[in-house]
Amino acid sequence: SEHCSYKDADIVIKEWRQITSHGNSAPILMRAANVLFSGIFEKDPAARNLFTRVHVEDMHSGEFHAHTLRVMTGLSELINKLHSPAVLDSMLEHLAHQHAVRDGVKHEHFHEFRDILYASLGQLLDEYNPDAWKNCMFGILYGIAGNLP
Ligand code: HEM
Repeated sequence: SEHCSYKDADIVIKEWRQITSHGNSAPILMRAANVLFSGIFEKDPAARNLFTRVHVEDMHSGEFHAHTLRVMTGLSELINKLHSPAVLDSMLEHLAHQHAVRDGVKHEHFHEFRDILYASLGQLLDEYNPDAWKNCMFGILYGIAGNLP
């Protein structure tokens, strides 16, 4: 994205690595994802219904954790490709399709996700440069959700 400069991308990749370079990052990512999804469900209770297949009724179940780990490792892979726009675009296209085929997933859900993510990153990361994250997450979120209803 033209918003996310090379320097912004460097900052985001480096700050995100504080979590993922941790030997045991999965529990941190799953806890962060539960905060994100709980926040969405609080704002928008009907959104819960999108996740019945992955056992949202027990957000500490193996099924729901497996789901949130797919989301967070997906996010992680995207962040790590911020320096490779062509690769990033093709990954985003694939994710956009995976979300478009799921009836009920709306553009607005990604605004909720974005707001809660920005509010959580300060606690999640040791160093957090909000401007760099905003510049780079715009392209990622828009790339997945830009064509959703
Ligand atoms: C940056 C943000 C997000 C990323 C990287 C992401 C990534 C993913 C990935 C990798 C999957 C698994 C795809 C598959 O195996 O078919 C998935 C599934 C899904 N995502 Fe997202 N997602 C994001 C945000 C959201 C948001 C905000 C919503 C709506 C509230 C959402 C709704 C869903 C649904 C309904 C599924 C299918 C669940 C199931 O397996 O039944 N995602 N997402």
